[in-house]
Amino acid sequence: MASTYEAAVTSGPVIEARGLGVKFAVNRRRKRSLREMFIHGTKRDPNAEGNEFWPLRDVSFDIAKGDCVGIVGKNGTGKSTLLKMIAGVLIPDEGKVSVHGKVAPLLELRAGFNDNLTGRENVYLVGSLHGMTEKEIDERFEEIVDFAEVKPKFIDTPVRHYSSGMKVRLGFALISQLEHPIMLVDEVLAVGDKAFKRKCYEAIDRMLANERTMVLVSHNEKDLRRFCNRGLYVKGGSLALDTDIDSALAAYNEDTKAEIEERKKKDEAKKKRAEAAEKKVEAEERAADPEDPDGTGGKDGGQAA
Ligand SMILES: Nc1ncnc2c1ncn2[C@@H]1O[C@H](COP(=O)(O)OP(=O)(O)OP(=O)(O)O)[C@@H](O)[C@H]1O
Repeated sequence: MASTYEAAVTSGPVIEARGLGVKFAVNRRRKRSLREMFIHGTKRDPNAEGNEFWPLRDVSFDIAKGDCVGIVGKNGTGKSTLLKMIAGVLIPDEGKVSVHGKVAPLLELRAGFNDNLTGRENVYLVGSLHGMTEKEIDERFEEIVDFAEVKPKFIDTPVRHYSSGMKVRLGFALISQLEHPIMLVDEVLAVGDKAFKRKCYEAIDRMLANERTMVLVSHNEKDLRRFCNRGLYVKGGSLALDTDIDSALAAYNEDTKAEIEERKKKDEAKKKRAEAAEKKVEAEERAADPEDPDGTGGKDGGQAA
């Protein structure tokens, strides 16, 4: 297994995306991967109505071993969708993504946990889905629970009784035990208190020091600058920039500033139009008022007579 990975990275990038695109279809089920069905079940997508659209299209990039790549962009531009395609959770409708090496995905806050199973059962289930043997999980179980700071009395309670923070902590603790060479992390660092965040940072530092590759989706600039050497800026459904993290964030911030200015101008113009329309209506009402045809409110009527 390791040799396959080494062979792949010495001969090229760890992740290769070529002309990647995904569409969310109207009134028909999109092709779903097994993983996707596991996470979301077989129910129809509730959003699959209205027009078909491509949240992402024509996205190409290479990621080398040891890179830590931040994906930045506005809400809804397809960052998580891109990560899901790399993880194999979503099948692209166009193009291809090749991933050379095992992937440790931390994509959803609950890490694919089943609410009806206990914390312990979920650790074994999700751990084994990620390729850990029972023995490996046995050996690391205590460390996982310690890291997650889940009290012993809760570990045998169904996770539906856990707070969202507890679920995220347990999910992160489990995934950080995986020795997979590629880590995909989606906004997970946004959750958890300060002390837990510090532990996560240290865990990620350790993983990155080990020449592992990470792709991180985050709106937190500090996190992005701390870990990432590269940035992919996703804008309007395509890859606008593939550069160093500072330049990617600078471009994103510049666009955000311009957009805010544009919105302000539009709001001001709208306000002015509304005021002008209001004045016009008032003037028309006054003009139509037989008691006050000159619009003076009758103040100078007596003088004129
Ligand atoms: N399963 C789905 N069915 C239909 N539309 C979807 C589905 N998943 C995502 N979308 C839509 O695709 C677009 C991209 O979503 P995505 O979650 O990838 O954006 P994002 O950049 O990660 O957003 P955020 O920063 O808010 O997390 C959005 O318009 C979203 O509503």
